[in-house]
Amino acid sequence: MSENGIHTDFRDNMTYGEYLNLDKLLTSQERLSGHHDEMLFIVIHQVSELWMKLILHELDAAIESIEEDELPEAFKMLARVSRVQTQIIQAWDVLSTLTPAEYMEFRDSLGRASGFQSYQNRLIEFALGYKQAHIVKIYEKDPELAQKLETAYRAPGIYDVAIRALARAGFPINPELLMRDFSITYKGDSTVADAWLEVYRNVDKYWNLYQLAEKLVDIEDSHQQWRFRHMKTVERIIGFKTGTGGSSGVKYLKSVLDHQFFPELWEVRTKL
Ligand code: HEM
Ligand SMILES: N[C@@H](CC(=O)c1ccccc1NC=O)C(=O)O
Repeated sequence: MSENGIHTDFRDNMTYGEYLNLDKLLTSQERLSGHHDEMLFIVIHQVSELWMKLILHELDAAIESIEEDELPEAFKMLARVSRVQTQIIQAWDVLSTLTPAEYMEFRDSLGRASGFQSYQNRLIEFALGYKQAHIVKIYEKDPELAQKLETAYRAPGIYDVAIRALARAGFPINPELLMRDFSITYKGDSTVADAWLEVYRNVDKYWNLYQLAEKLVDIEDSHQQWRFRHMKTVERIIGFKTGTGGSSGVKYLKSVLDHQFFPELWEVRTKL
């Protein structure tokens, strides 16, 4: 039996729909309000979650490859992450065709559900090193999910493994960073700043580390663009109303934009 329940003996007769599980996928758009525009709202979220699934798959594998000093493999995966990010950034253009009046027709039927509860978004932010203790608590009613989040919360993020790669390449990195408590969001360190400066000043000597740094900058840049477009799209649709998830809404979404994931990679630009 394969993962999706299709008996391998019958694989020869397998159809397109069976392989892609389309019966499940295409019967999962239930408009609670019955309103025409709720279809757009559901589809945009489902498409975004599917792309997030691929982002996580690639990021997790890239983290492993960096740990094993297999940087070219990691570059391939990180380049793919960037392309997917372009897709989910573009998706905001589709959602901005939803007017405030149209959204208000079905907003009540969403209850207290909110993108705040998107665990894949949390896993991505954990992989990018942004760890907030209160996040894991959101999922405590679902032990399996809570466990998955807890594991990702304690694991090194992509920047932590990049810093370890710098140390293996011979840079004098503060040893406390290498085996630190990874559940704490990285705050920046002068030994890391010095190491990246050296890499950027000697590109030919440290070509792979330089490439890695630029791939990480691409990913942070796109992640911030995604967050910014979300915030602006939300502003044009609900203004400054409070969120269904209980936050202040746009004010909250603006505040999270301040976080920098890979601080020294931005700092180094001023020093060059
Ligand atoms: C009409 C469209 C949308 C509106 C009005 C909206 C509104 C909001 C608001 C107000 C929040 C803050 C939490 C809260 O109090 O609810 C939020 C969070 C969030 N939304 Fe949306 N959103 C929309 C579409 C989307 C889409 C398409 C996605 C894609 C998956 C998404 C993903 C998220 C995520 C991941 C968060 C958590 C952000 C964080 O905590 O950093 N949202 N949204
Ligand atoms: N937080 C949104 C509701 C919302 O957007 C939402 C609701 C259910 C499932 C996903 C959602 N998307 C992103 O937050 C609001 O306050 O209108």
